[in-house]
This record gives sequence, C-alpha cells and structure tokens, in this order.
Amino acid sequence: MAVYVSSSFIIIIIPPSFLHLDFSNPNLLPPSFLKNFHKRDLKIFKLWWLLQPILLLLLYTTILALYQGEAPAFVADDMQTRFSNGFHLQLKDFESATAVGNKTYVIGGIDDQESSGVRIFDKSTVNGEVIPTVLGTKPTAFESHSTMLLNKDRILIIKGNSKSNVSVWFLEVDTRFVGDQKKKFGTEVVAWSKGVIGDAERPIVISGPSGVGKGTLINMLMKEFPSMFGFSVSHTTRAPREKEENGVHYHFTNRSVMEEEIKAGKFLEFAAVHGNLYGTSIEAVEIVADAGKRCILDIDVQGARSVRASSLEAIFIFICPPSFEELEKRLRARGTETEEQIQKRLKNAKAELEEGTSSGLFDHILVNNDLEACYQQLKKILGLNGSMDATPKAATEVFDLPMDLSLSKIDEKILINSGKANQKIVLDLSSIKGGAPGRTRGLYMYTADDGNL
Ligand SMILES: Nc1nc2c(ncn2[C@@H]2O[C@H](COP(=O)(O)OP(=O)(O)O)[C@@H](O)[C@H]2O)c(=O)[nH]1
Ligand SMILES: Nc1ncnc2c1ncn2[C@@H]1O[C@H](COP(=O)(O)OP(=O)(O)O)[C@@H](O)[C@H]1O
Repeated sequence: MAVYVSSSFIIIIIPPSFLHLDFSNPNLLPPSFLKNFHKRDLKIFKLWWLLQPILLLLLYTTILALYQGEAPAFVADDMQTRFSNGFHLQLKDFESATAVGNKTYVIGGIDDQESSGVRIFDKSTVNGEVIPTVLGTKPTAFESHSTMLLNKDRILIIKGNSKSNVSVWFLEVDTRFVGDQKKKFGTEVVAWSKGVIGDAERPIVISGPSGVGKGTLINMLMKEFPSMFGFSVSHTTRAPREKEENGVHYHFTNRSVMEEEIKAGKFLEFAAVHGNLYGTSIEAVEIVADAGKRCILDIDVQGARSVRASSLEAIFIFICPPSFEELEKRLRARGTETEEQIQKRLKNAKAELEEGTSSGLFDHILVNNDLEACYQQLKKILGLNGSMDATPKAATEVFDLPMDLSLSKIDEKILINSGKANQKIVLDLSSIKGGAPGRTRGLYMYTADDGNL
C-alpha cells in the first residue's frame, strides 16, 4: 500500500494483492474465496473495477503536477516536511529548513566541527543537494532554533534556550556581498553574520599615505576612549618593525599562507601595498564587534574601496599631509624604513593622495598639520565633542529566551512568542546596520505586553 501526496489530494492505492486476491488467475484464488465469492466479495470486486478509472485520473493529474514542478513524495515510512517550493526533506534533529525561491536552506543539526551548518537543496540542479562555501563564523551551538526569511536575501535565525544578546544570527543567501562572493568562488555561497544587540556605531576606515599620522591619531583615540574603540588587526606579509607585536599591530604571516586564506574566503578585503600583501580578515572585524566596540580599520585606498563595496557600512576618513615635503620629513624622522622603502612609499603617496582627495570615496578629508587640531577634528566627526559622548552607552537588558520559539513579523518588528500568555519578546530590526562579513548591528530586543509592541 502506498500513500501518495501532492498539494491537491491524497490517493490511497490498494492493489488486489494486498487483499490476497489474484483475479487474473481464478485457479489461484483460495477455495474459501471461490466458495463465498458471490456472497461476500462480489461487492468489493465490482467496487474495485469501478474505482479504477477514477484512480487512473487522479494518478494522471498527479503526474501532470509533477511535470509542472511539484514534487510528490512517499511519506508512509519517513517523517518528511514539505515546503512551499515543493521540496520534501527529511530533517535531522535540530535542523530547520527555510525555502527561498527554488532553494531550501537546511540549517543546524547536531553541532560538530566538520559540518558547515548549512545544506542547500536546489531544484534546478541534478543532484538536488548542494554544499555551499560558508563564510563568516557560524553559531557555536545550533540546538533549538527558529528561522524566518527576511527580504528574500537573508534568513533570520533565533536560537532558543539562549541569552538574548547571543541569540540572533543571520545567514545571508542572496545579499550583494554573497552575490560578489558567488562570482569570485564560482560556487554557491552563504555568509553568517552574528546579530549585535544595541546601538554599536558604524566602523571607521582611516586611510592616507604612509607617514601622514594615521597610526598616531588612532592611538590617541584608543587611549582616550579605551572602552569605545577597537582596532582591526590586519594581516601583512611585511616584516615586523622593532616595536611591533604579532597579534597587536599586525598578524605577521607569509604570502602562501595568506593567499590560501584569501582563497578560503577569510578576508573582508586585501591589497598589495608597497610590495607586500595586507588584508583585513572577517574575524578581525568580528572580534571588535563582539567586544561591543566600534571598529577602526587602518587600510590603504584600495582596501577602502573594497570595504565601500561590502556591507560593512563604515565611515571613510582620508588623512592628508600639509605638504609632500612634510610627509617625507615625517617618514624619515620615524626611522622605521630603509631608504629604498621610503622612496617606494613616497612614490605611492602621490597616487594615494590623488585617489583619496578626488575619487569621492571618502566621507571626510582631514589635513594633519597640527596634530592636536587634527585630533579634535577627528573627534568631532565621530561625535565625540563633549565628555558626555565618551560615557559608555547604557547596557542593554539581557534575558533568557525559551527553548521553543515561534516567530511572526509586523513591519520591521519580529515577534518572538515566548510561550507566556500576554507576553512577547520583540526584536526590532528597523535600525539594522551592516551585515556579513562582520556583524549585523543596530538590533533592539525587549519584552513587551501584547498591547504594547
Ligand atoms: N588594504 C589594506 N591596507 C592595509 C591593511 N593594513 C594596513 N594597510 C595599509 O598598508 C599601508 C602600509 O602600512 P604599514 O606597513 O603599517 O606602513 P605605514 O602606513 O607607513 O605605517 C598603509 O597605507 C596601511 O593603511 C589592510 O588590512 N588592508
Ligand atoms: N601632525 C603631526 N606633526 C608632526 N609629526 C607628526 C604628526 N602626526 C604624526 N607625526 C609623526 O609622523 C610619523 C608618522 O606617523 P604615523 O602615525 O606612524 O603615520 P602612518 O601611520 O600614517 O604611517 C610619526 O613619527 C609621528 O610621530
């Protein structure tokens, strides 16, 4: 016996063999059956043959539906779930499935280091299942979670049985960043982005020619506001300077390792600068956001261009020297480069100054003539004029989310059903900033009564 399912009907086909009857060969019919045939089973026999045309018609319409892209499935033995795009999948423990167009994204499952945490079932491929390239850091434990598709380009994941400040994740499936990466990798790509609760400000990109004073200004900012800013520690293939520490000023690495990591999608941006490779890893930006700090990136103009094209939504600041002669003087006075390196940096500075001041890439251009005056201007741009601004923002309320969640959406608000009567948890997405790679910031989560969302 088989139970046949399509969206429009269910057919139960009972073959004669199921009734232990073979009408095609009366010799094989059991004597008891022959004896009582007229009395007991004639009705079944007639009904069976009467039903055949109807069953055939139903079968025909099912085949038609299948041809039009609907996938029926046998569900007698398996517990399968059916999705709006016609997919039927057998989900494992702690897996969820979200339909996005022709694809169904299966997320989660028992956490192990090997698993990428995401499987895609794509109707337009021969095999159906696609294992994507997964960018960004995935959530550590998946266990119970609920998902909801947002704007057809990212899946919201809320982890049950967790603290509210670590419960929100996004899996980007069709954002601009993911689209660019798909072209680059030539594979299916998805990107994780952790949701950051609270009003974390936009990251800051600072560019300018070598020796202009970027590092000096960044150090002043970090010293005055240690709890507010965090430095994105870049990777570089250049040799460390005398006072530079691995993991603090840069992650010093070699070219082949860095190239492999770039291929694996670990970098938000990278560029060849003054003959060496420099790059910002996705992790470098994530670490700062996870510490609840505003991320500062000291990167060259090419890197700034790449970040501008990403979803990091940073503020872009370009620092100029008062003159080329002064730049040369500062570079020499710093005493960290050989004459050959100084010449290379000065040559590149011309192109950087041209690009930085005329491309429209930067939101603000500062001239670092008097250091203190330039620092004050930088603080003004960052909204740090008075001492009030330096006060850390009030901590957002952290609470426990229940194991089983159900989600619904009203405008930009996600209602998380907590199971408690009259009480909902609200996730407000109206001020959302950023996204993969890095973190999705500007989320607000609070508990509310039904009448007060
Ligand atoms: N694109 C990119 N540029 C970087 C990165 N880290 C540093 N840079 C840039 O590389 C250039 C050289 O940096 P560095 O060797 O520290 O020399 P300095 O600028 O003279 O202190 C500077 O313009 C930096 O802004 C990075 O991660 N990505
Ligand atoms: N406004 C300024 N006037 C004079 N010297 C400066 C000024 N700003 C920075 N410097 C000096 O210039 C040198 C280069 O500065 P640095 O911050 O290392 O530049 P960058 O990080 O842009 O390469 C350092 O020795 C620093 O002390």
